[in-house]
Amino acid sequence: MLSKINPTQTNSWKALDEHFGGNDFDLRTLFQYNPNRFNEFSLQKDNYLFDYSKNLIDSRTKDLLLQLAEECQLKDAISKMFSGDKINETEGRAVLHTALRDFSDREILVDGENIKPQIKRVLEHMKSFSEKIISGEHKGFSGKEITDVVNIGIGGSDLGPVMVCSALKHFKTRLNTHFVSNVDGNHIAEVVKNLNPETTLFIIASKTFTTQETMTNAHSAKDWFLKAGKQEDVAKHFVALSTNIEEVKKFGIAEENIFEFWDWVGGRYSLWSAIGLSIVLSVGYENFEQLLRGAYDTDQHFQTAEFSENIPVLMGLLGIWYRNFYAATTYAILPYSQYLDRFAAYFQQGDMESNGKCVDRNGEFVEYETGPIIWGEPGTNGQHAFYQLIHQGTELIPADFIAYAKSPNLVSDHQDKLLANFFAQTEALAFGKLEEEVEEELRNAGKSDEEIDRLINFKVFHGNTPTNSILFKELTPFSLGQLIALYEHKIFVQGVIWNIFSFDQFGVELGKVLANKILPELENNETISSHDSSTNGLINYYKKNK
Ligand SMILES: O=P(O)(O)OC[C@H]1O[C@H](O)[C@H](O)[C@@H](O)[C@@H]1O
Repeated sequence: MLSKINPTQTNSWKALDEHFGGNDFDLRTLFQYNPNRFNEFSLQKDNYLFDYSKNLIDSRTKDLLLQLAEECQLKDAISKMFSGDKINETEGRAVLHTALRDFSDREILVDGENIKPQIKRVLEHMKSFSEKIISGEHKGFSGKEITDVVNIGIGGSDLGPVMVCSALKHFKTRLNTHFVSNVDGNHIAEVVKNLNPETTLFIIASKTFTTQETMTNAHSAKDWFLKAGKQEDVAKHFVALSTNIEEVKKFGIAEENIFEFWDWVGGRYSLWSAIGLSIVLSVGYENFEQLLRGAYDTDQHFQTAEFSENIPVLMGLLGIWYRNFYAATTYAILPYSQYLDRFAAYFQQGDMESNGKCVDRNGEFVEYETGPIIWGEPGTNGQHAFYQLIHQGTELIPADFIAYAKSPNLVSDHQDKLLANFFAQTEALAFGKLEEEVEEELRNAGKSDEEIDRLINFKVFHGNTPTNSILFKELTPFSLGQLIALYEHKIFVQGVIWNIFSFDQFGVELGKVLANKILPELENNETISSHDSSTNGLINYYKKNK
């Protein structure tokens, strides 16, 4: 069991409160008076740099935040997660996505059983299966090689593979990978439009194998397939990734085509499990293993590094500083890499589904803020969309900037331009543009005193917007694994400190129930009056016009 400490009752929280009230953290001043600031607040690993010097902190802030981690017993929580304690208490489950990428010889026990052999067995199954598909040894029902793979899943059974397949496009095998998630029939219709059932493999990815969207899409995929193939051909074209073997069999998927995982893998942490099969097919097993090894590298760092040099711990603590002391409601993830185009969307689920909770581990409503809204888009596109508000709006929006020094595609001077934007933005966000700088600029542009007076306020940038910069040498499966695990553990750190349960998602489950209740009402011709007037009105309008 995890500790159940109210963070706001700790000494460090109270000290942080005072420290926050008694100081005016100004990045210009902080950099001016500490020429060593970058060295003091950055960490270099073998293949990446984590620079957190552009945060609204000084060394005392850092010390107090580290003390908060100690007081909330973060060390103990980390060791409990890695050793398989049932820290997902509301569901009575261990939280062991880290076991899926544990390359050590140690045993990991769940209910007294070592789970390492089953993990290895499934990985070997994924390896041999993917090799047969990629090499063309596995043939479809008409004797042709598989050319296209369609992953049908939603939430954690979709977002991780989507994100990784996009991020590792430059490692692609000959297979084309597609994803269908939305129950909107147009999604599957548009995906299968250009596919040939003879050469298409469907992966039905669902932890529970009961999710309405996925099951609906899976049945439609089967109907589409059966227009060309026969029932006995399904085995060559459909595989399932699930913890619910019984339901998979009922759907008609052969036992040898089931890739199993277990209830101790949370949906939003499942890309490392059988849910990663579409990744394996998309980039090959060796690259998938490198992804796992990268995550394992971060796992070791997270478990062994002193908190003062522990990157996910620092990321988590800085987030708490902004959320609870600065009252920042959102947090942006801004990758300066087109390959990471789905990275923010992925961690939108990872973070918001984990830490979007208002009840603490004692079952009481919290009286402090918990998880922020996570959002973002790749730079530089974001610069031309929403950065205006970050620079000059009324919200404080802390952000992570992520980039890679090397680019696999060297297209003239694009890479330098991309990175120039990254550096310029973090600099501008931190230091802004002061009144006197604007005035000088306007004067140099030949503006009169009157014009300067009129324009000056509009052109001032307040600055002091905090950012972390994560600069990797290169985007490889290994470094991507490292990066994903950094964020996973950041979320964990915050959940522990906020004294909430990060591994259940009852809020999402409610939606599943409600939609199923309304569905039968849409299928008849009666006027509906069982809801509030607005819901009745919407349903009846829909029924008249569908
Ligand atoms: O994998 P499934 O059982 O189909 O679940 C898919 C998704 O369903 C819900 O939205 C859960 O909140 C997610 O965590 C989960 O990833």
